[in-house]
Amino acid sequence: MSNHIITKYPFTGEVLAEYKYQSNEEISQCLLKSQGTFEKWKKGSILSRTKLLDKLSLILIERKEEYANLITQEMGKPYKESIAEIEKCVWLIDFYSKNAEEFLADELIETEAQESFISYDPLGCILGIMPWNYPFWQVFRFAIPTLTAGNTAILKHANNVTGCALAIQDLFRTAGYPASCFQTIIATHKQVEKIIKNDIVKAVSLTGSEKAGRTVARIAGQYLKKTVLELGGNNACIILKDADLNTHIETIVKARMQNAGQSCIAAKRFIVVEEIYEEFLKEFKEELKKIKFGAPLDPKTELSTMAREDLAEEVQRQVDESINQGAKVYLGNKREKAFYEPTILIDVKPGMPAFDEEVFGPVAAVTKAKNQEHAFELAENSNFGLGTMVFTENIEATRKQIGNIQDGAFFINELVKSDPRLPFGGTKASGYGRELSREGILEFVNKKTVYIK
Ligand SMILES: O=CCCC(=O)O
Repeated sequence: MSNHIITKYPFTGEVLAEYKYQSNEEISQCLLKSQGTFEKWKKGSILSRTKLLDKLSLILIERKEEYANLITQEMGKPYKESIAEIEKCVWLIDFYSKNAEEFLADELIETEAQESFISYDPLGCILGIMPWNYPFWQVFRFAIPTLTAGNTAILKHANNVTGCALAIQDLFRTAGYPASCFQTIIATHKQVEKIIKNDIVKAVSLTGSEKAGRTVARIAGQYLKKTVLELGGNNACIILKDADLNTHIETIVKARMQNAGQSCIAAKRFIVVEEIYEEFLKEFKEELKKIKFGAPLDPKTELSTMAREDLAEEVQRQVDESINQGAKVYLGNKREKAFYEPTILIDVKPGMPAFDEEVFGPVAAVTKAKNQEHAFELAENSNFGLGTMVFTENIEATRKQIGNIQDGAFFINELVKSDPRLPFGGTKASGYGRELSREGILEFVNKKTVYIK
């Protein structure tokens, strides 16, 4: 293995920077510093921590264009989407700034004791292992509640967004966080394994693949450390016969094509009941064709390259195998290096990769359902459990299906999306634990029972 990371602009292949992996000694020092800082940081008031959030928010707003540029250069997301990602981070920070004190306040519970309550104490140093697809957002979603609860954090980011990882570390320092409160490490898989085992690290939050989730959970489990896992998804988007396509088709397309389809919560399986099938395909195709394709740094671009060529190759494999098993191309399916044309595959059935696996690119897999009942059965036929979305005018009838779907989210007439105010996470192979909202900030705390007789 090379001892360097080389980052590249996916649109042109131009080399952006080279980074050296840190030595074991440097990483040990990071861990020791994290622990040292934790001892002081945990004693500060929540108010002192939310004041830092306000500074952080101001700096993010000030440097929005600079960070959006960096995101786009490192992983090829259209600039417009990178700007939206930074704005979402600001929303998250402001949300916890306003609510953290209330979320972390002692919770009185009446018993026969003179006083009994839950105290939410921080755990210590928490490791965050984060992916490249939302290089700022995923890190902030982990770090903001974690730090505000009084923990310290160490970030192991995806190699292709190392520049973002270092920029985020710098951002926390500029906002006035103690130097080792949030640290980025540049580490190999082997070093990460050692970090998880180290006593200083108390828990791990991972957003990434199912495979990475199983590995991290196994290692952390051996050492009895808590994990929060936000893994892949294969969200169904159910179109019922009474769906108002005129109103919702733009949202439905966005649900699949956002971030060039590289989103865990994107709609991946379109399950469409017979009566509306032809109309849906026609409208879906027309809407898809309106997407402005171009260079990622062009502010008008809506869809561009995928983040790496090997990722596009994997999508190609999934599509090719599905076609061999009977799926048909309704639109697109041209690939050149990391560029994958927006694609609609029809006649997709369970057993095909386009139905069973997470397709992490701009490919919509469409399956025809006989009726509403069949549509929900197909939706539930997945190893993953992040979220389901349903488009229908009959909300009352659809409510009855909420309990039949085991996913972490159920959205009606809206794409599945994360929101700082609402819990976010999955079931089954999509992982466990919740991020965001009050649930998220209470993942990495000791819920201590206090009883005073
Ligand atoms: O890849 C996952 C998307 C995460 C999000 O939108 O919060």
